[in-house]
Amino acid sequence: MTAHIHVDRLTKVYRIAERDPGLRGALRGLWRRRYRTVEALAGVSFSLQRGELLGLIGPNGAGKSTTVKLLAGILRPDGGRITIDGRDPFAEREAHVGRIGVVFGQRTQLWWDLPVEDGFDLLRDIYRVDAADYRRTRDELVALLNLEGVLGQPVRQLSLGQRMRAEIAAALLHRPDILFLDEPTIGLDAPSKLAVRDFVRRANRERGTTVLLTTHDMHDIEALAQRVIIVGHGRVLADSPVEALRRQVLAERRLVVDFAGTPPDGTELAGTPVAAREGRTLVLRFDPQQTPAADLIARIAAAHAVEDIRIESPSIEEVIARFYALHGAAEA
Ligand SMILES: Nc1ncnc2c1ncn2[C@@H]1O[C@H](COP(=O)(O)OP(=O)(O)OP(=O)(O)O)[C@@H](O)[C@H]1O
Repeated sequence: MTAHIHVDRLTKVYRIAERDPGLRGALRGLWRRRYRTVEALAGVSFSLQRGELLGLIGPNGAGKSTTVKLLAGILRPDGGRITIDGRDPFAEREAHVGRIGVVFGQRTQLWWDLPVEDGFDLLRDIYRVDAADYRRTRDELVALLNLEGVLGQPVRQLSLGQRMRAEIAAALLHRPDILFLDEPTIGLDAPSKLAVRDFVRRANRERGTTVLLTTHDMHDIEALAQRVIIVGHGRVLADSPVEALRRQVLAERRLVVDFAGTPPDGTELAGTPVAAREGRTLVLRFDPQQTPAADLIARIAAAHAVEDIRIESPSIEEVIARFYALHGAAEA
């Protein structure tokens, strides 16, 4: 099967005009411009199959938004190639935008002063959606995203959570089968984040929408992504299922033991290092490949009076932070 989205050695360089400080610098800049270049993407390649949900993550400045803008046909690549359903997003922009929906968490695509419903109507005209189809899709999105109460309100009056739900609806009014979400949960409160995640999950599972999501919120990744691509300094550093990444980067598990009485002394217990101790609780760090958890638990329970015992995995945040540190991928 050929890939739905194919990105091959994509490069993008921004040119930034520079000037010396002060009035003198501004004047000098009028006739002699100096430029500095930033290599935002230095050869990014990946493919996506239809119906996949991919998380694109990486530190600030890694090149995530640039990738989304290139995929959406907003920017022209400097090198490499993007093919989405056989099309070049930039060269065939008009046909391309009819197939995709894009949400930028940091920016609105709706009209700031217009009521939400008028903005939706304008998008219907722009995308030339059939009137009956439009009504059906709009009503469905309004219900799913709980937008009834805000349809008559100008976008500028909406809370961030309301606006983000309206943005997602706006991006889907023309029923695209590909959705690009650039930080869709940024700044949202917990219930709004859950609502956005739930909606995205359903769009992907029930409608088969292909989703590419950038985020700094690892709970988004944990809740949604089957696969992650990690970018750093404009390059792909990893492309892997989330669980495989966890196993490769931070395979350890933690056994948290609450003792009935005073916990035993020492830096080890049952041959396993003690990572932390607090009150009657000890945390042991172990590699499940080498030490089966059941053995460890049995040995401790046989030798000590234990009140509770549980196994924890490192959080996805810890896994990703470790990955960035191992790859020197901190902020560009
Ligand atoms: N319009 C622009 N003009 C000049 N440089 C830019 C422009 N947009 C992005 N850059 C630079 O390109 C690099 C990649 O930026 P990009 O916004 O793609 O990163 P990101 O991974 O989305 O970051 P963040 O997580 O902070 O949103 C950065 O060094 C950034 O400063």
